[in-house]
Amino acid sequence: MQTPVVEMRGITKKFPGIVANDSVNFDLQLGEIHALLGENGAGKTTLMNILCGLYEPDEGEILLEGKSVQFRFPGEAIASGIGMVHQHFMLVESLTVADNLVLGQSGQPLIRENPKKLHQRLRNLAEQYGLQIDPAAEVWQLSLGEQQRVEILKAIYRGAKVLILDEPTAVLAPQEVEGFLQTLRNLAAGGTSIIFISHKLNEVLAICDRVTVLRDGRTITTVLTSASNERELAHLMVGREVNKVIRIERQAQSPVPNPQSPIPNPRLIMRDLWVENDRGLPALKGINLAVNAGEIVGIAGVDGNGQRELEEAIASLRPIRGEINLNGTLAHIPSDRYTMGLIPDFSVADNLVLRDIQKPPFNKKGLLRPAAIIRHCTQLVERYLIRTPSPHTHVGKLSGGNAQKVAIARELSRSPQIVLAAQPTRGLDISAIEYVHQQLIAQRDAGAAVLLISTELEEILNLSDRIAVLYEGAIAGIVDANADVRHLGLMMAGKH
Ligand SMILES: Nc1ncnc2c1ncn2[C@@H]1O[C@H](COP(=O)(O)OP(=O)(O)OP(=O)(O)O)[C@@H](O)[C@H]1O
Repeated sequence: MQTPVVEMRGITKKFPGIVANDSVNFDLQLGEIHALLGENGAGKTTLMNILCGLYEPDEGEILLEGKSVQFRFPGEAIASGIGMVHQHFMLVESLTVADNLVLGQSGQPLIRENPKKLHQRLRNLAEQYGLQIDPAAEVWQLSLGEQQRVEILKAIYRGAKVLILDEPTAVLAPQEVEGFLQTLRNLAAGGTSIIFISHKLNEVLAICDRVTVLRDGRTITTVLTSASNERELAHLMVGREVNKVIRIERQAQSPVPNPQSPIPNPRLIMRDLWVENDRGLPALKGINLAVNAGEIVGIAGVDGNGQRELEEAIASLRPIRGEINLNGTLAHIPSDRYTMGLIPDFSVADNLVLRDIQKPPFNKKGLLRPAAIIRHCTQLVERYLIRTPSPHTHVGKLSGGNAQKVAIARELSRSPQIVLAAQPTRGLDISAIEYVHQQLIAQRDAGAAVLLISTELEEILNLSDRIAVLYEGAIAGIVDANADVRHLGLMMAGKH
């Protein structure tokens, strides 16, 4: 074997109350795509944050091409050719793509060369790797998938030889995934070495050469993907046999909760709903849809066809024309947990009572009752399997998946009559996905009207009683749960 491009030996990192990495070993070869696999909270992001200079390890050594290095801050790692694309992008939204790329380049003024020339140079670089990007676009105007391409281009532009991608396909629509994986193959063939953090075993098997599995902060093993399969990887990750690797079986169900009563009971009604996007253009064009008590309606579609605007309109976060009627309390599981769902600098306990802070038992005569808040937190942590060192830990310090569980626990524990679930399993591991799916079905069976907005077609198919396809801001069709996938795919592509 050649000298690895990166070798991490015996890395240990402790946080108050938790050992996030416990003597972890990991190595990456030149031009290799190496997956890092593990349940939510297994320590993948921590290990990569150490490699990219965000954290210093308590113990252990990092070697780049055989030479021991110590990164005290991210700039040192970037200068050594390590580029990380985080789960949450770190772009300046009000600046253009080009400005973001040159921003912070070794203290140089923002734009040194003629913008036209710079844009052309960036366009050429992007094309070389099959990344479609307009350098003149402002970042706030871009979809999440486009922003991710900017992040990757930024890393390449800065000379990254090692690219760390944290859950990269979580923000992509199914149709975008294959093109993205091809981009990664191109990068690897060109000599970039890639670390691919993912929960999606099929993607890991499709593009990675090797897989290192972490569990509870420890390295379990490293295997060749060519000699492994989904079942084995799931077993290694979870530490027990996982029979249904992906998703729960659809159960026999009726669209209305009471089969005796044929009368639907609409709880969420949209009539001639028009909503504009951030650019002031119509994003939803006259939506008419009702979700009944006791049913899950799935909104299928390629990302960027109005899903975000639909979610924000229902959650009263965006002005509308037309009508939205909510007959009951709304629970909102947001697509972007850190900006819409949680306050990262508040504790887990406080985030869990955010919506009920004025009410007993958490509040008595205007005074908060910490004991009741902590008791409530302890119950939900247990019920929703949230991994946190303590109720006082800031949500921003939890792993991505566990932070999502906090948002879900708060919303679903309030016995809502309407559930708006937008990308509810984004970034979650297989056990957590199964759990969230069971929770949504339980809400439906308890009589809630559930609107599930998801770019995961499989999730939509597994859970929905009816499926509405959103295409260019309009409903291209509504089909039942047994719809043919090909037919759905055609509608999603606007070909129906
Ligand atoms: N800055 C921090 N302060 C305190 N605890 C932290 C911090 N960063 C991570 N942790 C804890 O370390 C553990 C490992 O978290 P990490 O984010 O590395 O997991 P992960 O495998 O990336 O999970 P996910 O798949 O959910 O993203 C978790 O229990 C997390 O709460």
